Amino acid sequence: APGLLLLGSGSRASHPSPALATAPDGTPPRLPFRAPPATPLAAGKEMAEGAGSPEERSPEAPDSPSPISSFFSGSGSKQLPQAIIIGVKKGGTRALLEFLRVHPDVRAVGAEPHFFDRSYDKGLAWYR
Ligand SMILES: Nc1ncnc2c1ncn2[C@@H]1O[C@H](COP(=O)(O)OS(=O)(=O)O)[C@@H](OP(=O)(O)O)[C@H]1O
Repeated sequence: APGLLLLGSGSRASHPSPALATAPDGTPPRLPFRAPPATPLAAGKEMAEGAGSPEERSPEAPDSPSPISSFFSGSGSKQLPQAIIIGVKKGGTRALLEFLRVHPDVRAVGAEPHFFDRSYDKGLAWYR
């Protein structure tokens, strides 16, 4: 089933991370992302094809459970999202999420994971 994330908005959103700021010369931001050790069937495949079989997934355990992991823990399915909603505070992203969530083929996290602004350095193992 598709995943859907909401991030970067809502009452918990704070000031943007300095790492996300565009440089004065217009250079795009570079995030200090440290990917987990690569495996032949790492994130790229799962992002393109959805969840792999259990043996295809990285065996790495995140430092702490992510909101997404917690959300999917009941189904045993953890995968990267197929869609992400990005928005500013009071931008109405919550309303958009709730509208999309009505569709039976959409599964969405309950809480905003804030992966890109708060937990990016934890890597995809945490995000998934
Ligand atoms: N379709 C539509 N039309 C008019 N107004 C709308 C619509 N969708 C959301 N809203 C209002 O926009 C505000 C969004 O606040 P949110 O906190 O939910 O946004 S967000 O989750 O941080 O993106 C919030 O306003 P307040 O209720 O005044 O806080 C929503 O009520």
